[in-house]
Amino acid sequence: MTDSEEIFDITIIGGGPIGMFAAFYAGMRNAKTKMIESLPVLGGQVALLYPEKTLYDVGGYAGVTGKELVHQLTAQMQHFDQTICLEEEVTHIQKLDDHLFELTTSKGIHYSKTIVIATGQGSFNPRKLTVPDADNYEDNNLHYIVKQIEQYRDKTVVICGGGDTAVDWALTLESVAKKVYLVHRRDRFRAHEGSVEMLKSSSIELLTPFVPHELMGEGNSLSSVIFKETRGNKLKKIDLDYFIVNYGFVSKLGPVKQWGLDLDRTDIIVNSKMETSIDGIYAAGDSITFDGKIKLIATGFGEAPTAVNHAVHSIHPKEHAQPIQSTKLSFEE
Ligand SMILES: Cc1cc2nc3c(=O)[nH]c(=O)nc-3n(C[C@H](O)[C@H](O)[C@H](O)COP(=O)(O)OP(=O)(O)OC[C@H]3O[C@@H](n4cnc5c(N)ncnc54)[C@H](O)[C@@H]3O)c2cc1C
Repeated sequence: MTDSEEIFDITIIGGGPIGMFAAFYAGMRNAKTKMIESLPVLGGQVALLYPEKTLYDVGGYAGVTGKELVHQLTAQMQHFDQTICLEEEVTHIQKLDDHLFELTTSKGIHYSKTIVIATGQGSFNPRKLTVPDADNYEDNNLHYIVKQIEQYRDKTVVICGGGDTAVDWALTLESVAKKVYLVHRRDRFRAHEGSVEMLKSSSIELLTPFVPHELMGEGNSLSSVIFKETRGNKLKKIDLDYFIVNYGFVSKLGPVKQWGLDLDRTDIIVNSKMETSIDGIYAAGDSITFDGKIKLIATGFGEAPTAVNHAVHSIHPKEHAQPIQSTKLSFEE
């Protein structure tokens, strides 16, 4: 368990689009900012559920894919230095003092003067393989999320899944890996048509309709997978270096319900300043409700600065919640 004694001005829980914009905006207000996200990647629902979808209702974009939006939000955050803690789920929040919160996570303890909750629909977890012994290999060469492309260089990689994520990773890894297999339980892929067309002219070996049947390996090292025909008895064994499973994600609201906040069913109730029922805790995005709340990225992008500006004002009452507009602000390109 790693404890950080450092006290941050604002800790943002959740690294979805709204948490990311809040983190950038907190930098605009010179706040010492930390973000805690349960997944190893940022972007929330946009990155996980619809990276290839084109969004037409985000201000300033005539059309932007989910992936590009997350890329732009990441670049925008990088104008400032935040402390970003990935693969860490906030489980408990305790108010120690007027301006001091203790946040307990799956990895340790954090301290913050204020909190902005941007937990959306809850923390996401990959939908896992139900084949016996799958968890044996999870810390080694069975992956649910691709973090570093380079680790697959010159390796034999088997990817399981039929959606955009599985197809995209197969196409991306084709140029890096020695050999890529893509296995799906149906004959048709549910991915973007253009990507499915690209599969046909690639060197990726397709195996459909097959599902994982048995995992074989030693210790935590998976060496081969036996696949079985979905509605038949044919078996096919593939030797591999890495097995990537993309079966989508499940979200669980879990801990938010235990933080002592006033809720309307599962949504956190906030006022027009994005204040929750606990002084010093603010919230924005899909996790909140108020009279007239609309759950969209565009509306969340408005709620994030409202929450941050009021959080800053609560720590430094001499600083106005309303920021002073300046023509002098410039970022290095
Ligand atoms: C298929 C689909 C299509 C959509 N299309 C559009 C569209 O076209 N336009 C539009 O405006 N909106 C669209 N939406 C809605 C949009 O994605 C959401 O409004 C937006 O993602 C909300 O952002 P958020 O940051 O509040 O929450 P989320 O995106 O849900 O992110 C929350 C993050 O918090 C993390 N988290 C949760 N709990 C914890 C915890 N305890 N500790 C640490 N981390 C935690 C989660 O892992 C997650 O990464 C769509 C949604 C779906 C599912």
